Formats: sequence, C-alpha cells, structure tokens
Amino acid sequence: MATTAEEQAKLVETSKRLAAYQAVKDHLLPEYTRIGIGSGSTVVYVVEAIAELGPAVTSKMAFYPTGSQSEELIEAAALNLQYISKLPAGQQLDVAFDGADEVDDDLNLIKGGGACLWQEKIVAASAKQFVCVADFRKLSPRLGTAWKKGIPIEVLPMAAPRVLDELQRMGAQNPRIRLGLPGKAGAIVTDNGMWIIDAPFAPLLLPREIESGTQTGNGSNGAWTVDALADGLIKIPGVAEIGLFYGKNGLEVASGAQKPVAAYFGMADGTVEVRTPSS
Ligand SMILES: O=C[C@H](O)[C@H](O)[C@H](O)COP(=O)(O)O
Repeated sequence: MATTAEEQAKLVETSKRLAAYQAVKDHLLPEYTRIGIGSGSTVVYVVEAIAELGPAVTSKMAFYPTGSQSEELIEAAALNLQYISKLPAGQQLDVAFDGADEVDDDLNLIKGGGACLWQEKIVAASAKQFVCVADFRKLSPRLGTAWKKGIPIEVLPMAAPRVLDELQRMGAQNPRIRLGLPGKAGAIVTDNGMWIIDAPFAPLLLPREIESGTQTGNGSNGAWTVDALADGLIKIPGVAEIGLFYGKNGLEVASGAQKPVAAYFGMADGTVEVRTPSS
C-alpha cells in the first residue's frame, strides 16, 4: 500500500507500464502493418513496449500518431512514422492503442485531458481494433465520477462564448475554456488550432440504467445518458469534436462508435485487469 505521494506516483507509473505491456503483447500481432498510437502518459509505455520488440518485428510496421506528442514518441523510438491523412480510402489500421481519463462500466470513455481528442477519435475510428490502456484510477462506474474536470470539448475559438452558453443551458456546471498557464498565457491551442472547453456534468447514466427506471436520461432533470449527451454536444454549432468515446464497440466505425474492444487497467496490486464490452 503506497503511503507517500511519491510512492503513489510510482505505483501509478508501474500500473500504466503493466497495462501497456500486456495490451501490446495481446493485440500487436507480428503480421500487422498499420498501428495507431494515441496520446498521453500511458501511451509512452505502449511505444516503449513496441520498440522493445526490435526492428525484426517493427520495421514492416507504420505508426500513425494522434498529435504532436505521439509523433515525437514514434520518431524518438525510431519507428516508422506515417499519417492518417495518407491512409488510402477503404483501408483501416490493424489496431490503435490509446489512454483514457475515465472509463465506465460499459467501456465508454472520457478522453482529451491532454487536448488531443479530435485526432485520437479519428485514429480510433480508423482502426479495426481500438485498445485502451490505463491505470486503476481511471475505472469508475459512471463517467464524471472520478474525472471532475469535465468533458473536454474541442471548439472553434470564435464560437467559444456561444458554446459555453449552450453548455450551461444543457446543465454543465461551470464550463470553462482551458487555459495554458503556466506554460502559455490565454487559452490552450490544440494541434488543430482549436480551443478546449472543459464541461463538468453530473455523472452520466448508462443507457441500460434508464430502461427499467424513472429517469429519462435526456437532461430534463439534469441527468444525461452518455449517448444522449454526446448526441447533443456534437450538434452545438462551433463544436469540432467531443471527448466522449462511446457506442457499442470499437468495430462499429460506420456508426461513429469509438469504444475499445478491450481496456487494460494496471491495478494497484500489480495485476492487469482486462475488460471487454461483454465482461
Ligand atoms: O488528450 C489526451 C488523451 O485523451 C489521453 O489519452 C488521456 O488524457 C489519458 O492520458 P494519460 O495516459 O496521461 O492519463
């Protein structure tokens, strides 16, 4: 049991590494040629695990980043960099690995804590399999339970005031433009030249929770289901993309679903818990 902040931080890093190595072992087959690499601190260990396989395995593979951070990770590991814009129409990545800020019981995700959500969603939705890697802190029954900063929403800067108004009308509690301080004065600017609004909502219901209950899940009493809120947010003029990754499973690209086929959690006891949509 970690007692000091330093020990806790070490435990979290160990957990991230465990999850990443197990996910790569289970989901990176030697015959794969196109691999998506997400963003954040957990994905660092995914790249580390892939690089350890050596050129005999990786030299035939191309790696597709989700932003400037993962682009640098791929290059620093001497892996072959390729861009999703160059993926031929009709083709898919074999697999994409990415982290998450929170994961609910149905494997819906909040992403975008590092402001990379738009490209992450494009890469995840371009993959035959999207695999999530995380540590034990990210597991929670409902999105918005542990991750209190809000749902990251990428917006066109000129639309930000109108989007904030609309978010408040939908029940967001103190939505705000993400600032770059101390590194940058003013708003954070994403890899796509956009801003991020963080919009906290009450913990999001799972669609199956409202089937037998009295809740509508449409926000009328402040309670939203993941999919109803996501459908509403993406329709706000000026919203480019939202940090809710949701749907039935990662294979339903045509319907815009971006849920992982498996989520790997490094646990505090040194084990790795693997969750799939059916588990
Ligand atoms: O924009 C950032 C991404 O969605 C990250 O994957 C997410 O924030 C998780 O990052 P980390 O692995 O550092 O917790």
